[in-house]
Amino acid sequence: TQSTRPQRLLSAVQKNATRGDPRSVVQAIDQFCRHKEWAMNVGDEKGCILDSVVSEINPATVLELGTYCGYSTVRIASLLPPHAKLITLEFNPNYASIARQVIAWAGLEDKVQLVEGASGDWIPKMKEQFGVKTFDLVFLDHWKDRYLPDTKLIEECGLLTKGSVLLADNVICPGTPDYLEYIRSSPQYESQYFKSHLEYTKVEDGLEKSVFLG
Ligand SMILES: O=C(NCc1cccc(CNc2ccc3[nH]ncc3c2)c1)c1cc(-c2ccc(F)cc2)cc(O)c1O
Ligand SMILES: [Mg+2]
Repeated sequence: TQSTRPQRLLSAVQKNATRGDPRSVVQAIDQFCRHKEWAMNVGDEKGCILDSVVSEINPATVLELGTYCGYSTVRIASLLPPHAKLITLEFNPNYASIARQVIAWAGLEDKVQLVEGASGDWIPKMKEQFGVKTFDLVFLDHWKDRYLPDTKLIEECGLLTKGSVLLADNVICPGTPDYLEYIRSSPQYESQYFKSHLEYTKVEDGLEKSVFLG
């Protein structure tokens, strides 16, 4: 039977990256996606912006919506302080299976909790299921039409505190117009657009960073 693109991406990691070395895992995925097969990872250019935001916040609790193959999960988790936790939600079981193996290859399984399911179902259960009070950082990278409803759900569930940061991928391509309109016009957020490019291409894209003002 034919392999899938995520399976081929995992093979590239297992072939070219060193176990326990997150940077080599990130590099192996970027090499594979730039020279072999494009895949929807946040990528190296936007990944550097992600790294700088994570390093600036130094978060104790992170929620990632949309794991895919675990590329951004590895980037974020490799920068977290000891005892910090990253919860990442993935709806597609095939993606989740590959991501678990990529995260394990990087040696980051102790910092990451990968949950299979839909954001709408799991966000309301974060406090009771995972003992989370609030998230210092939320990275949005799942279905683009879910960014806005999930942001409202996260607010309603009291999962943000003054200073919490939302970082959204793909606000230009594929685009999240309703989310951008809401977050940029809301008095509860201070937003900043980081212009970049769609992963591994010259097409414009960017990250929107929004600080919750409480
Ligand atoms: O669409 C995108 N990513 C999201 C996505 C996509 C498919 C499946 C899933 C299934 N995972 C999933 C779903 C629902 C969920 N709820 N809670 C968790 C959760 C997890 C997620 C995307 C597309 C492009 C892109 C494609 C083509 C093109 F030409 C230009 C650009 C670039 C990106 O960087 C992207 O991020
Ligand atoms: Mg994305």
